[in-house]
Amino acid sequence: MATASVFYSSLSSFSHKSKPFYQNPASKHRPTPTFISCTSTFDSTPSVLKTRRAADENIKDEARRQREDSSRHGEFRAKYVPFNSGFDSPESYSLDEIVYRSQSGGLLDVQHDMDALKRYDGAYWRALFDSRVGKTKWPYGSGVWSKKEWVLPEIDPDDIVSAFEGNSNLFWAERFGKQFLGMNDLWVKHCGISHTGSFKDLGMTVLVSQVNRLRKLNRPLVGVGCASTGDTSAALSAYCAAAGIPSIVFLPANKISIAQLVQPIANGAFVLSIDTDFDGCMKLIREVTSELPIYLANSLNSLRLEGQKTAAIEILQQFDWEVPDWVIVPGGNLGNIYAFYKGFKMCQELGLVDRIPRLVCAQAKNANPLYLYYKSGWEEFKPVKANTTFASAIQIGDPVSIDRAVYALKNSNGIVEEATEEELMDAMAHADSTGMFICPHTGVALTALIKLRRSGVIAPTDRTVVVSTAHGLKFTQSKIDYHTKAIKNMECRFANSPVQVKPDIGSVMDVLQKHLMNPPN
Ligand SMILES: Cc1ncc(COP(=O)(O)O)c(C=O)c1O
Ligand SMILES: N[C@@H](CCOP(=O)(O)O)C(=O)O
Repeated sequence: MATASVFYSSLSSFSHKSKPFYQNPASKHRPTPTFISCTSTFDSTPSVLKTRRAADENIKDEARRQREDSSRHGEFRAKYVPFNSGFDSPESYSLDEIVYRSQSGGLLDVQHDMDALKRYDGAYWRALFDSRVGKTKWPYGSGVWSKKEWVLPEIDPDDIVSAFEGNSNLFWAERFGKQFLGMNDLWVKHCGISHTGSFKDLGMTVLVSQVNRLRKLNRPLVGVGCASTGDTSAALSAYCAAAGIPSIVFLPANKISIAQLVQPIANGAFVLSIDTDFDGCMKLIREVTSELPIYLANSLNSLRLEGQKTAAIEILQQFDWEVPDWVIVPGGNLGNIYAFYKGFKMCQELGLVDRIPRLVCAQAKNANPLYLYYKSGWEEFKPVKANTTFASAIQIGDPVSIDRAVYALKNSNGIVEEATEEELMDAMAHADSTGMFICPHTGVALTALIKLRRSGVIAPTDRTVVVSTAHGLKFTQSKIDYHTKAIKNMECRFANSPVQVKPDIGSVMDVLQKHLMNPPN
């Protein structure tokens, strides 16, 4: 049975390179509330139950009362700097400023004071993060905020808007790996099994928390806005609704699934359905947010990526801090591939692991500007007009994070792959037939895996993680079309159409006998 003293003594044995706060002689408070809370979760003895919070106190009140827990992290800092600059960059901005671009018009990045973080060694960070998993302690019950010191170190836990997102399942794709790819160490990180059904929750909790803080600081923000292919708007509207902040979403008319469209509507967002594509909506929201006091929630805003990067840290954590060989991520606006790189890189720089995985970014052939750029030997980037794809959330021709993606791929010995409509739908159907229920974007990532396995780039024993970015239930129409063979010019080889049968036992028995004599593989 886990106890506070076990957690405490194991943590206190890790080395802090300076200013060890667990053994700080100035501190009157020894074991931190985090570990007291762990104990009450596992230990049912009456003496331990007494440490539970009072019945009239909620988890935010409790976190407030236990202030020493957060004040001990006062040494950590983060700020905006131009992308690919260090913490000491001459151009920098407080996270409390409303700024999305550098003076030169380039991207920004949230840069952490790595020297301060490095005062604690890798073993310390691993143990701290591990100690927070699966608890309800505010705000660490979230997979994002369990890494708060690396995300938004300075935000008051009181200002955080969280649905305890993250901590998503890492699914061992045993049958898919063995049967179709001869692999035994294939995993799917289900980032779409989440509050609003996509990985966007990871970034949105950070962005909306910061907006919540800015509003309390009386910054004149009337709302938060985004352009979206569906998932960003779903996450934005849900987190804003939870915090009572107005949200405004720009959607390309008739280009997103019904399940995605209904999410911002239900959550009370102001929804504009615009007769253009995502790139058109993105252009409009950028103009609007430069004119009106509406905060921009797309991943052009680097705050989002601070939350998204925690999925990479979680993967390492779920493998007990062993580094996988490959991580495959579907790419559209291209913030997420950089977020994964950043998460892995921070773990390496801070000594939690000794290397990073090779990254693969997978695009739909119908919306493949990164793939074309990669194939040109990174010669010249040309935006494309994105064509319709079943992977509708990545129907993006002019990705805002192109420079971030290229940086991530170059620094991880990365690869870019593409998937045709038939390939991605077949891969999705194949995966579903082994017990998954994935979205078409995950089908794009699986196609990349299939291609790289076939060409021998990925070996059968390589530990590989495919990132599943949205819940399959958001994309049921594409699955129905596939399984009813209703897609023009597509064979739908793995379709599993329902059989129409008369309501009498004879007909039912005939159909069953025929089926049982020719079972599917
Ligand atoms: C389901 C899904 N998968 C993948 C992506 C691609 O992520 P990114 O835009 O960060 O490349 C998106 C959004 O763009 C998405 O909604
Ligand atoms: N797929 C996205 C597109 C916008 O991406 P973002 O990460 O820049 O917000 C969506 O769901 O809208």
